[in-house]
Amino acid sequence: MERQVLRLRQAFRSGRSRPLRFRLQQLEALRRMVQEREKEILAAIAADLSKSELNAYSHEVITILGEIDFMLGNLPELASARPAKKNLLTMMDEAYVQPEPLGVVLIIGAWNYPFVLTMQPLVGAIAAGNAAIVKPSELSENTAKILAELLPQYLDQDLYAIVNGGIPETTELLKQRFDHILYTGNTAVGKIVMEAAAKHLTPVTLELGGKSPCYIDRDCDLDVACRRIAWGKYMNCGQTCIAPDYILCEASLQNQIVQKIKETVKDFYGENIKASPDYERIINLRHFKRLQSLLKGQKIAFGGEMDEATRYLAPTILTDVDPNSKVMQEEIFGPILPIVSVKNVDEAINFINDREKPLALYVFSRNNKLIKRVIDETSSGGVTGNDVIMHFTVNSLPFGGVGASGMGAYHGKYSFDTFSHQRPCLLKGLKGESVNKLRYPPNSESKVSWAKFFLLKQFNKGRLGMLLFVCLVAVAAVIVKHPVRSRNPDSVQSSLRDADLVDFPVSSSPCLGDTGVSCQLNRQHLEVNFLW
Ligand SMILES: NC(=O)C1=CN([C@@H]2O[C@H](COP(=O)(O)OP(=O)(O)OC[C@H]3O[C@@H](n4cnc5c(N)ncnc54)[C@H](O)[C@@H]3O)[C@@H](O)[C@H]2O)C=CC1
Ligand SMILES: CCCCCCCCCCCCCCCCCC(=O)O
Repeated sequence: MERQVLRLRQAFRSGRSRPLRFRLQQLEALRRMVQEREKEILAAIAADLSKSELNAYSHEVITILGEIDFMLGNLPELASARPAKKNLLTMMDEAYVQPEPLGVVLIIGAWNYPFVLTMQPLVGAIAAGNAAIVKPSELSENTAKILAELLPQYLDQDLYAIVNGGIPETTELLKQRFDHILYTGNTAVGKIVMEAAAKHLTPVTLELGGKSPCYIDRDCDLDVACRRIAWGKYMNCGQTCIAPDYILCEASLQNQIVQKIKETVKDFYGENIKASPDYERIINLRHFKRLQSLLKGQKIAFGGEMDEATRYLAPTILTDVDPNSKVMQEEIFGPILPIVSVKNVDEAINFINDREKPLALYVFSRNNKLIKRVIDETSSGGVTGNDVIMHFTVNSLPFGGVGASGMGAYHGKYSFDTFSHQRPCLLKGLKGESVNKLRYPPNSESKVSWAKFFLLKQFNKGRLGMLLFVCLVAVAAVIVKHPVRSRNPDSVQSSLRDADLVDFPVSSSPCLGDTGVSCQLNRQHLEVNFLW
């Protein structure tokens, strides 16, 4: 493991991953991989999650192709230096923010969307110019295997590597020094990852889980709300980190909601849900048994059928759920939808705020003010109003958790930023020592007053007025002596020659005291620059 990380670090230090052209080539290669090997990728995802290939394509492949396209289209702009605002003391200098790659990053994925949760961060890592190790989940073994086979065929092998394995391998990996770790998975392991990262002071992005609430207001189109909720809850058999975990609503809505979700489930999956190609299975027996145990003692209003041999668990709704019951204590991560009654929106807000900050929050209402109020008075990783899941698909929105649901974010520009260091650069000339005297010891009242002028913009009106007056006189003098000629704008840059600059020493002016300020005029542009 150590040697593998070292190999990547050496490749990174060669500088090969940095040029924009190289990053674009690698992203194009990744896109070629997805397109040329689509069948194998879909078959692997389908096998891991008992999913149809159509669903594998729309749940996972589409997201990655969209992310790659976004990066290819936006990378030149994202990777370029951004000019920064300057203060009076640095107005003659060059100030900019230059994104730079972090180095060798580690991406640890979860099993529930095994392709998206490894490849989407990888797109960001490549785009930002890093080397990367990807560690897919051992629970989605087919996807892990196909990634290990395909990635080396398409990407630079010294810069991007796949490490497969379970806890021992991940534990070994986490002993190595990385420059960033993006981990997706449960909160308990998130803490292990963060602890390991702390040993090397490695920054982390933690994409964790939690119980994402879904509040349904009385003033709502229940048909639409229930259809959208059923889609987001039962997609991937409820094994979606941003699936609505439970419903909060007034008691009077409960039966209607059950009825409407029931009808929707029939529309979606037919009478025989087991036979539907659109309904997945629970990933393994451990999770199946965990979900089974959550149903104990609950009032099952719909569903509840199970088949251990195939790990089938029907779309299920629980009613009159006690907030203290087990199903309300842990993230469900399965097709079980509890309904908890609240008196009104105030109680719903308190309910949400009494618990850990969720990864997603959903509010359904015709009343936009109510939706905004719930957003304003709660906190969550992300929010979708009048729908579920969909904020995940908008790559101009940062995707991530807050509090117990995670830290940091990715997708689109946010992926690029996550895997970059925003390096502030200030380039100064070697002139201007006279004004620099203001910051060199010994300090004095007058220097502090000048520091306030330059840095806090606390202008002494008299001083500023006099300064402006001197400049205006200087400008007028130049105009009289050298009328401005119209020029071809293309040649403006090249016209900035010393001969075009006229110096007006104003250091002896009473307003500027002993600062040594002079005023420099560019005859071509009528620009006034202060030289310190
Ligand atoms: N915020 C997000 O974007 C997402 C969050 N999740 C959350 O992930 C959870 C489900 O995933 P898991 O069952 O955790 O997936 P998992 O069992 O696949 O574990 C995730 C990764 O952690 C590694 N891992 C497991 N135990 C470890 C240990 N003791 N030490 C070091 N590494 C270890 C695994 O090898 C795997 O690569 C849910 O809570 C879900 O909400 C899932 C998908 C997306
Ligand atoms: C007009 C056609 C529209 C087709 C729309 C398809 C929309 C598919 C949405 C897919 C969402 C995938 C969610 C993946 C979430 C992964 C992380 C997680 O929450 O566990």
